[in-house]
Amino acid sequence: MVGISDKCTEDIARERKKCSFSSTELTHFWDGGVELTKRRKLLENYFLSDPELKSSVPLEYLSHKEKYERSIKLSCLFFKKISNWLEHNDTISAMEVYQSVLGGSLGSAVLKDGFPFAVHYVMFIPTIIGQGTMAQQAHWISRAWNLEIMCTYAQTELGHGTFIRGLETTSTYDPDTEEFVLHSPTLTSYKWWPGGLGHTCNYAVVLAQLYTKGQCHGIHPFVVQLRDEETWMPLPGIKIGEIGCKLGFNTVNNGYLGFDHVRIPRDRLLMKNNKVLKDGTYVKSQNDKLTYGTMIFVRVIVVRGVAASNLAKAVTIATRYSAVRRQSELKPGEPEPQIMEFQTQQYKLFPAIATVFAIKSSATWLWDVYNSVTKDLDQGDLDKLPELHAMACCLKAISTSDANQMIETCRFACGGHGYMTSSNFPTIYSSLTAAVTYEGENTVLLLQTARYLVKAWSQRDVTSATITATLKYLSDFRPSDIYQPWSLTMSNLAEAFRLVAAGKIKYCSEHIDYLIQKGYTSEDAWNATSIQLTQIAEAHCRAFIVDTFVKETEVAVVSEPVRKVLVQLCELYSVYWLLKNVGDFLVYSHLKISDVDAVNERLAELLAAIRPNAVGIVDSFDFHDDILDSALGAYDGRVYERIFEAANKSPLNAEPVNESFHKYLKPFLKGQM
Ligand SMILES: CCCCCCCC/C=C\CCCCCCCC(=O)SCCNC(=O)CCNC(=O)[C@H](O)C(C)(C)COP(=O)(O)OP(=O)(O)OC[C@H]1O[C@@H](n2cnc3c(N)ncnc32)[C@H](O)[C@@H]1OP(=O)(O)O
Ligand SMILES: Cc1cc2nc3c(=O)[nH]c(=O)nc-3n(C[C@H](O)[C@H](O)[C@H](O)COP(=O)(O)OP(=O)(O)OC[C@H]3O[C@@H](n4cnc5c(N)ncnc54)[C@H](O)[C@@H]3O)c2cc1C
Repeated sequence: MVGISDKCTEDIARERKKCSFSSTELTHFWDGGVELTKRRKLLENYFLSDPELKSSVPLEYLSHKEKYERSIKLSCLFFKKISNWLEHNDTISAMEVYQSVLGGSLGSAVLKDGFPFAVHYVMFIPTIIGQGTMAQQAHWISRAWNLEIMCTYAQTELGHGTFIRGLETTSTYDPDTEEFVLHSPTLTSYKWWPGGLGHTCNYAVVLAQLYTKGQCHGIHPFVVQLRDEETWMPLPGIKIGEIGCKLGFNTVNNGYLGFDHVRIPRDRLLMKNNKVLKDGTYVKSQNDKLTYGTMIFVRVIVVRGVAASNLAKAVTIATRYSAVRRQSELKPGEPEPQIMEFQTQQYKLFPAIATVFAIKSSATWLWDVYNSVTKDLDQGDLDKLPELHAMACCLKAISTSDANQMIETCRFACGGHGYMTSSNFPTIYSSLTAAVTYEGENTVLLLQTARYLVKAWSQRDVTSATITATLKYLSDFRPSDIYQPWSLTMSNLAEAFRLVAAGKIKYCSEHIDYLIQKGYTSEDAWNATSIQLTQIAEAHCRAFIVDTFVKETEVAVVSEPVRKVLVQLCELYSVYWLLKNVGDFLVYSHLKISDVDAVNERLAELLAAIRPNAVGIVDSFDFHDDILDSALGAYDGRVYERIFEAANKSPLNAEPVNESFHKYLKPFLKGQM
């Protein structure tokens, strides 16, 4: 074994020397500025140096029950430490601290399979802010924020997750006692999935169909107590439990919940938007979709906090490993090359690096728009809500589905060792792949964006004067634009993405009209076009991502060497996705068959140009080794020693002969069984 480690560390050190730009400068860009990098590191040092937050036995060797018990112990220690930090430091806002620990992946170093407290912060508190009156906010936020109560968000049921108008839990107003009566009429009406619901939370926001004066007014949010605050016993009429093992998130304590005529006071209905008066009169808000506000918030934070962050981890591991792993021959008789020399390996890694930066730039846009629209909503201005909803839906869907596919590719790029739990790919993948489904299943979200696009297409001439920035290309669109000459410039590539989106939206809209003329109902015409409809949402989203990334590379305040790297990644992102959908570009944009060879050549040039900087670029994500938690991806490149050390943590290796030999194997082999 002597010498292996030196060779690997030399390989990775050589990569760092080759780098043509300052990794530290790119880290500052990634974090959003020097100051933010400093703050992130400060928090990392504070949490990751604490021995109480470290575990000696890897999580995967514990039983399901032990995992839960450990998760509660660590969550309590961790969140206590966060409170201590916030008490003694006012330089970093509470929001930034929570973003960093829950979304910025610092938390994964403490509890890699997820926190049972996450939904309390990510959904319960935001729902109270978005849906509660001032008095309700004052009461519930202070209780939740001070951790007097532990809460979750219970919307999904066994029978319905997507179609929330179809939820079955009822909440019927009784004016005699001024109470609501919550009830689960069927097995399929049981709440199913909420994080922390099983045994961790004693309160929840519950979404239920509101009935008053014999009329149903659709789903509304209610704050419901589930467990006694002292004994933690479920309250009368509450049936509660945990839903069992899952592909991942096995420390999150996802639960189920049913109600048997449970009474709650009238003021537990969150009444910022819709109200029920004492006598049972229902007062409706301006827009019934305001009840869906928390979902928009989570979709917005998932783009960067889950998709970009998990993909960045995966590609850091795979790129560093590809710099130290040597295999096969490039030329006969020559030493085995680093596997990153293979062009096919570069094709697995570098588009994923480019995608991380692309997602990040769109996530920043989305977060800013979310904040500005939220301010407008508070003033009663709902004009920009449809655009925010449409962009949050497609960006959540595309960022998580790209990350899902690319994390798997990164794992494949590590060969057999990528399959080891110690590579950390299983946890990264299982955390990310859940996001394809939760907070709106991706196909369903793409169809929401498509609905907005088809409507925008039909109104593009009428509204062209006031059309929003993300849709301007539709009113600018001229079908004859596909006869423009092709060139391999960034502005031309961005134009091609817009042409594809506009051309496909036009086609889909016309197809729906054609089917309706043929006698289809509009719903049937929609369903019969829905494969293409999901594709228009993707095309719109890609065009948006490319535009946003291009603009970011132009305005970023960075040195020329760093800008050059960003420009290469932006071009790689565009060329990669163009070639993946080359048929669409041939049909709907000005790309011609005779231009495709040049685009393929450009892809090869870009891969070669990025190759010397690859390790430097992933270093700029600046993941602490404890966060990456990977034998293959640690900073020093000591891959083989770490794989070996991790294998020796297996409890099976604690004894030379396992007792099952004496009990079963020996009698079996001796014919005595
Ligand atoms: C502070 C720290 C931060 C740290 C960062 C942390 C990082 C993260 C860490 C860890 C996260 C893990 C934690 C999360 C775990 C997961 C939680 C859950 O999963 S909770 C359940 C989610 N459930 C869904 O999302 C259901 C999906 N279904 C729906 O949303 C709806 O049912 C939908 C949209 C599919 C259909 O709803 P319809 O049937 O009522 O609506 P239609 O008829 O299609 O449309 C009516 C109109 O409403 C608009 N609309 C629909 N949704 C809207 C919305 N949300 N806002 C505004 N308008 C909307 C539409 O655009 C349409 O508009 P027109 O009529 O065309 O103008
Ligand atoms: C890890 C995890 C954590 C979660 N946490 C929470 C939580 O804290 N709180 C909570 O309330 N919920 C939570 N959920 C539930 C989650 O939000 C739902 O699972 C999700 O919204 C999808 O709904 P569903 O399971 O009913 O899928 P379904 O809607 O049944 O989807 C099944 C298939 O049907 C298709 N489909 C459904 N409707 C349509 C349509 N209209 N058009 C085309 N195709 C359609 C989908 O594309 C999919 O292929 C969580 C889920 C997971 C996996």
